Amino acid sequence: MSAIRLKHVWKQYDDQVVLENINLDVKEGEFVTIVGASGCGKTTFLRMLLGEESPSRGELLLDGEPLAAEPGPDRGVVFQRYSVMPHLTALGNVMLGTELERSPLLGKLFGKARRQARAQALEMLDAVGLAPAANKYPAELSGGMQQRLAIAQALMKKPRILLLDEPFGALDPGIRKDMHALILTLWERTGLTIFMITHDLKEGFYLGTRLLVFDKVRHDPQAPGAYGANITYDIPIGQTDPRLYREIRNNIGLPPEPGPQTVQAKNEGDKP
Ligand SMILES: Nc1ncnc2c1ncn2[C@@H]1O[C@H](COP(=O)(O)OP(=O)(O)OP(=O)(O)O)[C@@H](O)[C@H]1O
Repeated sequence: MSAIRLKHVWKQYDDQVVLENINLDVKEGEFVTIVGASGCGKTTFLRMLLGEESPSRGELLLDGEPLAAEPGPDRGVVFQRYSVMPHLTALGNVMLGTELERSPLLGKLFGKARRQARAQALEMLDAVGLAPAANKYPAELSGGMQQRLAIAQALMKKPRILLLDEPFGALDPGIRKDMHALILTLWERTGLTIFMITHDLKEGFYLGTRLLVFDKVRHDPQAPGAYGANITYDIPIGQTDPRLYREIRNNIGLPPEPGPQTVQAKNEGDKP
């Protein structure tokens, strides 16, 4: 069964149609990358998956059931610019979600519960390569480190679905390569289903197993809000069509296969 299914989903704000008639099936463990012109509704799509927005029409199903109309622990999210709590250390920021969940009023844990949450948070910081910076405050972290922190925080609740909205868009190319290696490693280790918006087509092909192109094909100059964007291309890259995948990767100068081999190659400073 598909983990996520969208059936004839429309999203509209007043008389502005943003997305129209989106139909999509995504299986557990896919890495879906999303590209499209600015303002065509990519973030709106992600926010519907997160549960921050509801479809105006149509159905959005998770394991065959309507998706809860509010963000839940099964979905984690990372935005381009992450706003961390400036008065908390990296460790404190990663622990915060657990503390708020288990102690909603005080936002603090004590004794064994606190020790457990701390150990889990340290493990997560280690997984994203931030263990040495556990006691640093956000102002002391670079942009890449802040995004690592954001990923650690999103993964703390052990979500099944990770939503990434241009998570590496503000980072320098060298740092982006490290982040690509990190996200591929985490994805391969956890089996997460990932949706990631990017403005970088190459990044979309490189990281994803499937690339969605959002585009608005119908325009009415008299009524700019009359039509919304749809998924105009749904390109299987990776497992579903290995031959096409290799061909596409070759065309943009990437090694033939993704996965641990590629991660290793990138760590060695080879091509992206
Ligand atoms: N809460 C809202 N109320 C009204 N209009 C909204 C709301 N959220 C988004 N929109 C509109 O929906 C359209 C799509 O916005 P969205 O942010 O989803 O696009 P995007 O493809 O992610 O753009 P970008 O690539 O520039 O981030 C825009 O015209 C935006 O103004």
